[in-house]
Amino acid sequence: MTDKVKELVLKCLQARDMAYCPYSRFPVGAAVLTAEGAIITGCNVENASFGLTVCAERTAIQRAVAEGHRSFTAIAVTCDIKDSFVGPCGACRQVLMEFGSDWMVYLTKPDGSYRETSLSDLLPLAFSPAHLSKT
Ligand SMILES: O=c1ccn([C@H]2C[C@H](O)[C@@H](CO)O2)c(=O)[nH]1
Ligand SMILES: [Zn+2]
Repeated sequence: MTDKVKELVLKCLQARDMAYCPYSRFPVGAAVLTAEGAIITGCNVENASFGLTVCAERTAIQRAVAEGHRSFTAIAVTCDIKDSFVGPCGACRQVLMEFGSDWMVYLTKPDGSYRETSLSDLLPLAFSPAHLSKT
């Protein structure tokens, strides 16, 4: 693995430790890699009004955008499940798609092993911002 992917994977594992998930007890960590090489992390943040919960992936991307980043190349995501590679939820896939289909996605297990996939594989035939200007 490249050093940058190694770092991204490590950062998503560290971010998972920050999860605020008293209701589900299901911590998730995410780390996005910007085109400039910066890494921004996120964790899930739950709420007593359950529907207000924000996933780790969206926390990371919203932080990144708020810090001035709009161009991304990869995201690494992890949770506590040891025996399978777990993908982002559908809502998060759509939110990532807002910033292009050209993302690498690293589904990471707690031991740091990962499976490489892409956003276009995870969200085929996606609705994207470009469609808004086609009518
Ligand atoms: O892609 C996902 C799916 C779920 N969760 C969080 C939301 C909730 O806090 C917990 C259980 O669904 O996991 C994420 O952070 N990312
Ligand atoms: Zn999600």
